Parts: sequence; structure tokens; C-alpha cells
Amino acid sequence: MSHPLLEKVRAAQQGNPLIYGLAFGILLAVVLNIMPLLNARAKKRWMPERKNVLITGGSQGLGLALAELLASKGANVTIVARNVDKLEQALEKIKKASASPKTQSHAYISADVSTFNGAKQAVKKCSQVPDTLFCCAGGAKPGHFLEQEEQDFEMGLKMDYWTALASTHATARAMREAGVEGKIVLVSSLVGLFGLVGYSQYAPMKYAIRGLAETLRSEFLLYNITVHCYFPATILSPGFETEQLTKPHVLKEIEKSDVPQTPAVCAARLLQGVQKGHFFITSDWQTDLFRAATGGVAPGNGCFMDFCKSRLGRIALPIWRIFEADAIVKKHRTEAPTSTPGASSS
Ligand SMILES: NC(=O)C1=CN([C@@H]2O[C@H](COP(=O)(O)OP(=O)(O)OC[C@H]3O[C@@H](n4cnc5c(N)ncnc54)[C@H](OP(=O)(O)O)[C@@H]3O)[C@@H](O)[C@H]2O)C=CC1
Ligand SMILES: CCCCCCCCCCCCCCCC(=O)[C@@H](N)CO
Repeated sequence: MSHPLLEKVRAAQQGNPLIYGLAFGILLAVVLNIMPLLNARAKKRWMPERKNVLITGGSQGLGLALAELLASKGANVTIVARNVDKLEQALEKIKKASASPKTQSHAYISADVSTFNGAKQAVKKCSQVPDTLFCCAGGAKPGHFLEQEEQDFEMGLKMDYWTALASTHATARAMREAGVEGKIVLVSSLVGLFGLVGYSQYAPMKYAIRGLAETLRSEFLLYNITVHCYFPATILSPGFETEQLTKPHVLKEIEKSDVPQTPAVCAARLLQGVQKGHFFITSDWQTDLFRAATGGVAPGNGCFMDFCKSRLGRIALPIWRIFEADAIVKKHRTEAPTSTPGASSS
């Protein structure tokens, strides 16, 4: 039985193959875009309530905002960082934010998670085996590549990559041992998707975190552990204020293209991404274009929209790079240092 409207459309088309092709294309796009949505609905939505969450870098910035948000939604939150004073203050805030302070338990652990031993000890001190880990510890010390020294690069490696690696390794082992259904969220950055002047001791580490996330997403299919990777742009955190102190002018000028977000907004969008089941999570449309344009073969966030965003990104982002980022760098050529004081060329 044919619908009268369809008859009319058929009559109007008079067998035009272009129209059929177009209609088929639209239908295919709709089906391909709806399929992952239905699939995501069918999957269990991750809920913070009663989860045992471990957050590295939880004493300030993104990590603290996330700790408060998850505590307000019923999770038991343990934060890890090195400085005890900041941890104590943070714990007070988390307890205040807590949905039900009597039934939830929150704690802090002072540890340096940039070593395997430090991370292992931190996980051991948790009162419950964590079922969720957010690796928020990290930070940048921006500067010109040729002005930075070996210890700056080593610091980036330890503070950004090694903290994520060691805490993931220790926590995933504990999760497997306890047979819990686990979730691990790694934090990269917008500059883990494209390289930018001034971030040479930092951005490559954030690329490495993406690599770790992709590898572990695949490997942890062996166990009951899911992996996500978050790519924030500028977060107005204490870490951001510190990095402004050494940030080259040229980088500050390029970063004017970016609208900074508060830690609370980033935490909320990160949680949304986790709940939607996204593997790569972003919290603003610009970063989402970078994600889609550089997506590779990792799972996407809806194939039709990703297809459109990646096409748009492959056109808009190079234009932005040529006329904005690279143009600003070239304008600053005259102020770049011509030699490093104290460094001998022999
Ligand atoms: N701020 C921004 O603009 C952006 C940040 N990011 C990333 O987001 C994450 C959070 O950033 P942000 O909110 O700025 O962080 P902050 O710099 O404000 O805070 C960093 C946190 O990590 C902890 N930490 C650092 N090193 C270690 C360590 N070795 N062991 C244990 N804890 C450690 C710090 O505590 P303590 O020093 O006491 O140990 C602190 O709690 C980072 O991974 C950062 O790279 C990504 C994009 C943009
Ligand atoms: C049409 C498209 C326009 C695109 C605009 C893009 C603007 C990007 C500017 C760079 C922002 C850097 C964010 C990450 C910073 C970071 O990780 C550190 N602050 C770490 O602490």
C-alpha cells in the first residue's frame, strides 16, 4: 500500500535519479546517526551515586570541581595530591558539596603519583578499591623550546604523562584484582590534538596521553574497564594562573582565540561526556572540531555529525592556523631570543 504523499513525490520526481540518490543519502545519514544513539540509550548510563571515585589532582582546579560535583551526586570521593594544606581545604569543600555527608565517605591522600610506587601506595590507602579513576594531575610550564632546559622537559614527562600512566597502572591492577566494573578517565588537552608554540614540554605529553587512552581502551576490553579521554581548552584554574607567569607573549596572543571556561563548567561537561559514553570528550565546539578533524580510527561521538564536523574542521582549522596562529607567530619573530645566555655552542 502506498501513501498518497509518496505518490505525489514520485509523480514530481518522474524517475529523476538525482532525487532518488539524494533521498537515499539523507535516509542513510539519518539511520547511521540514529544507530549509535539507540545503542548508547540501550547501554547503562554511568551514575556517580555510591561509586568509589579516585581523583588525582583533586586539591584544586578541574580535579576539585569534579570532586565537588561527583560528591554532590552521591559518590564517595578520594582526592590525591602532594600538598597537604590544599588537600585539607579541598576536602572541606567536598564534604560541604556532598549530597548525604552521613552515608558518603570522602578522604584525601597525600602522594606523588608521578612514580609507580607513589601511585601504588595511594591506591593502597583507599578505604575501598576505586571503581572510577579521574587522572586530573598535570600542568604546563610554557616557554620557548630553545630557552627551556632538560629539567623542564623531564618535569612535563613526570607531571603530565607519568602521573597518568602510574595512577592508571596501579588503579587498573586493583580493579582487576577486586573484579570491579571499572572506569578510567584520562585528561589530555586541546594541545594534545594540535601543536602550538610555547607548549613543547607539555603538548607532546598530552599527545602521549591520547595514545595511552587508545591503547588501553583496546586492551581493557579484556577486562570490565572502560576508558575515556578528555580534551579541555583553557580552564581558569590555579594551574592556569601559574603558567601565565612563564607564558611567552606570542602564546598569550594566540590563546585570545579561545574562550576560557571555569573548572565547574569543565567538570559538568566532562561528566556529561562520560554519561553519553563518549570515548573522546570535549567541552567546547572549537575543540570538538579539532577532535573530529583528527579523530583517526578511535570511536567517534555519532558518525553523521562527526563526518560533518570533520569536513568543516578540515576547512576552517587550517584557515585559522594560517591567518591567525601562524601569522601571530611570524609577527613575533623580532622578539624571539637570538641566543641562550650562558649556553655554550661548543
Ligand atoms: N588549566 C588549563 O588551562 C588546562 C588544563 N588541562 C589539564 O587539566 C588538568 C587539570 O588542570 P588544572 O585544573 O589547571 O590543574 P592545576 O594545575 O590547577 O592543579 C593540578 C593538580 O594536580 C596535583 N598534582 C600535580 N602534580 C602531582 C603529582 N606528581 N602527584 C599528585 N598530584 C599532583 C596538584 O596538587 P599538588 O601540587 O599539591 O600535588 C593539583 O591538585 C591537568 O592535567 C592539565 O594539564 C588541560 C587543558 C587546559
Ligand atoms: C575556527 C576555529 C577556531 C579555533 C580556535 C582555537 C583556539 C586555540 C587556542 C589555544 C588554546 C589552548 C588550550 C589548551 C591549553 C592548555 O592545555 C594549558 N593551558 C594547560 O594548562
